[in-house]
Amino acid sequence: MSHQLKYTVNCSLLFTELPLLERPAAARRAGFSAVEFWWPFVEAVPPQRQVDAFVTAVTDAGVQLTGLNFFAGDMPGGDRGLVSWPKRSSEFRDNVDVTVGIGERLGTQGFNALYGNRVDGSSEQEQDDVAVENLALAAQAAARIGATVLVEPVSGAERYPLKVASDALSVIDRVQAAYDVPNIGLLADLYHLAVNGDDVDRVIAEHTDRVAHVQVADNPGRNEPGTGTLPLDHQLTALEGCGYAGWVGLEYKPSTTSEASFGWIPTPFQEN
Ligand SMILES: O=C(O)C(=O)CO
Repeated sequence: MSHQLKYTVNCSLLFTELPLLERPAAARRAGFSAVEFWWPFVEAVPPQRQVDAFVTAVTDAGVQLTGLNFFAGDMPGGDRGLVSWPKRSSEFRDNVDVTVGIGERLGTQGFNALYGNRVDGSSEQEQDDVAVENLALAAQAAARIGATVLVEPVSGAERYPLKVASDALSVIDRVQAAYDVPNIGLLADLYHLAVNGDDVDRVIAEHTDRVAHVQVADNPGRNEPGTGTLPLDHQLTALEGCGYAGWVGLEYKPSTTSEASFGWIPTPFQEN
């Protein structure tokens, strides 16, 4: 491995062998000091005791929560965010304060605002306008704790309109043209970008300054690096060379157990 970037374990895809609240400690035992999560609750505004239990699990594990996804709807059912969904906009807005509140307690710096699939019953223009407003609102809330809102192209969801980096960058441009929110950036998931046919080397060469977070998985399979054909080590090295110094989220589905899936990371990697 030829870069020094640090890894954070996505505990929504890794350590799923364990109950959610046990995953941060498992990541710590495996040698990591940081974790990230998709929205870890069923509801946009969960009961306070559930929030407290989550915060306690992360704190007691001795890991940092580097990233948290805003509530994104029914992800197993196919939803990919509420940001651009006019009828569910108020749910997203209610969720913003809860998410940023968790981030405030745990020192979280990145909040992923999944854009949402195209929905029937309102025009694309209306959906994009709602998204701009909601992203600005989320960024203003995140700014209160010095954090950044992330916009992510994803694969595997036909009706999700942000497929490649330039799609997300255009959205960010629109938000920043209308609102004074510097704290909004691209989440470059090297797996999703590659699957969607983006020119990842070019994205890195031209847009690393706008990358606020990076995630990795190999393709095909979305398993750990080394199981597929993506040049992830080369691309992470290039990102670092272009000035990226943030976390790299391990957001893959382990091909074996989670514990056994870290073999591709050179040892020692304690505190990575
Ligand atoms: O939906 C996905 O696949 C994601 O990566 C969400 O962050």
